[in-house]
Amino acid sequence: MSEIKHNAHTEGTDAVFELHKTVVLVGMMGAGKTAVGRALAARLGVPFLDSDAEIESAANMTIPEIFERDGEPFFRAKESQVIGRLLDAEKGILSTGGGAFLSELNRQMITERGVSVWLRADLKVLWNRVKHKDTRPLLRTADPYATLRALYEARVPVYAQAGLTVESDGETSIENMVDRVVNAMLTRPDVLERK
Ligand SMILES: Nc1ncnc2c1ncn2[C@@H]1O[C@H](COP(=O)(O)OP(=O)(O)OP(=O)(O)O)[C@@H](O)[C@H]1O
Ligand SMILES: O=C(O)C1=C[C@@H](O)[C@@H](O)[C@H](O)C1
Ligand SMILES: [Mg+2]
Repeated sequence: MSEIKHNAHTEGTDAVFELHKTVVLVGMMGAGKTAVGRALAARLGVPFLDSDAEIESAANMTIPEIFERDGEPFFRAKESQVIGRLLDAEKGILSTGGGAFLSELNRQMITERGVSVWLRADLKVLWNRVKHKDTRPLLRTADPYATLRALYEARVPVYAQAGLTVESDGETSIENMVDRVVNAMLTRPDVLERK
């Protein structure tokens, strides 16, 4: 009987990939964790999970509503619970919220049970992607660009601790980002292998 592997066909090849651990996308708001994560999971034929979306559906509230009603510390506690639970689920792609990797507990869980991939983008690229949307409560300030810059400066050294880094510039499409992440994953046979 032939074994059915996760599909995972790349353009122009019949390559089939085998994912060995959950890949956890980390990085700033607007880095593309959700957009690239969803496309990456589709490419590899593995489950896609998004901690922000899980928190929203469990609470039946949006993230701005949770921040407003229960505060950021409550959100962060939920975020850690959800990340712990999703790391126990079937191997797949887990996109996190922009602040998730800042928690030492979360970093420890992610590093022990999966592999972190930082989607690194310049501040200007990030700003261009987030400035039109009002869905990020931390940016509801008098000067959202200055707030994003302050978060960026504080967070970059922490994201840099991720296991792998993939550059997300302003010119690269989501599908090309998926190519880059797959190539980065293939440098780690404990993460992804071509079969
Ligand atoms: N490489 C890319 N090319 C074009 N658009 C992109 C790219 N990456 C992200 N985007 C767009 O930028 C916006 C923000 O991306 P996304 O929501 O995936 O970011 P995120 O990292 O999940 O942010 P958050 O931490 O707030 O959840 C979306 O509209 C998305 O489609
Ligand atoms: O960067 C952050 O701290 C956040 C990013 C979003 O993904 C959400 O998790 C929330 O808006 C907080
Ligand atoms: Mg997201």
